[in-house]
Amino acid sequence: MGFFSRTFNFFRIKKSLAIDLGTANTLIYDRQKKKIVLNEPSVVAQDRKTKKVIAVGKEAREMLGKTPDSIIAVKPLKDGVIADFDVTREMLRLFLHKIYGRSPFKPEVMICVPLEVTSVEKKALFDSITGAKKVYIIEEGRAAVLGSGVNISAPEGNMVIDIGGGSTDIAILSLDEIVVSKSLRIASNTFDDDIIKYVKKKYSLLIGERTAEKIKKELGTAIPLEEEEIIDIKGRDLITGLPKTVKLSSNEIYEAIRDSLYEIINNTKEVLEKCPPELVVDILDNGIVMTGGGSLVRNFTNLMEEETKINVFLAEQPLESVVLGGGLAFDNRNLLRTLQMKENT
Ligand SMILES: Nc1ncnc2c1ncn2[C@@H]1O[C@H](COP(=O)(O)OP(=O)(O)OP(=O)(O)O)[C@@H](O)[C@H]1O
Repeated sequence: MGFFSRTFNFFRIKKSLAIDLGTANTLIYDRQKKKIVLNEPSVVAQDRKTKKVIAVGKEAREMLGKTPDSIIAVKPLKDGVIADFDVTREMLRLFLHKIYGRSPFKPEVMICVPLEVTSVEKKALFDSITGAKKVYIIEEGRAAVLGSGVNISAPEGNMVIDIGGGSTDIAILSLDEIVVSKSLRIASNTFDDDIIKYVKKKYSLLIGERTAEKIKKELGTAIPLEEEEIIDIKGRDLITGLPKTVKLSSNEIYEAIRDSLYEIINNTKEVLEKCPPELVVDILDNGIVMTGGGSLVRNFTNLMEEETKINVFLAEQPLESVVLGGGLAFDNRNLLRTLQMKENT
């Protein structure tokens, strides 16, 4: 049975859903209810032997790195793309069941995907959505601009940098179309990996993914701070094998993530260099919108502004702009025509 078929087979009444199937979080926007009805981590806990799903979302995330041998907690999406189709389908089925129970509706679905998802991945994705009435696929970059309140149908250039968990999408749009774009596999999860490596090298301390993420959110900064912040971090000493606590400062975390921050900045400059001159003028006027969880690293918008010499704005809801944009895309008839991938009658 196809990827989404079991998920959507029982839907019959009209419903429009935008789904942001993110590496870190899955969000579902219900157009009729005009709100986000689900926002949960993209994590699944399975029985190691039978592969039976035990928990999804928040509950499964709590189990990451803490499961007994018989249970594994997995992230079915990696680097912004689906790494395990079966588990992703099951996760989505359970999420939808959680919100709608066994409601007999057959939705039209807008799926938000990273800019550079391969045509094979796209095909596999929409081929398998057999239970949905219509399927649209929208690039996250385009959805993010829409969701940040920008009118992408106007004949003027707009630029967005969407830094998610597994992928960063940089795009310049005009007249509903993407004019220049780039997708990187360097994003906010890369900052976590950088922190794990830094702490291991400098302090011989082993920390887990969740601790690294917490450090990033609390101490992460894209510009060194004059008044340093310091927190205690617990992990396992690689030499003695015993638990150990060390003090980490915000400027050490800056040092740890600096190279990845600059990768994103340098790629942004490359996209700007490829942009037609007329649109660059618009971007100078309109500024750049940064969105996605990674854009929340302290001072990142300031550093981007300093490096590109263009005004940079943080989207109002950086963690939600993609799915909100996916929902808004249903209202744009011209855009819809270009996004439709499949219709089931
Ligand atoms: N305050 C914060 N500071 C830094 N990073 C943050 C903050 N809040 C969330 N993040 C990070 O943002 C990422 C999640 O962002 P987002 O939900 O936009 O990604 P996603 O859509 O799931 O991923 P992708 O678009 O790559 O599939 C996580 O790596 C998370 O750690």
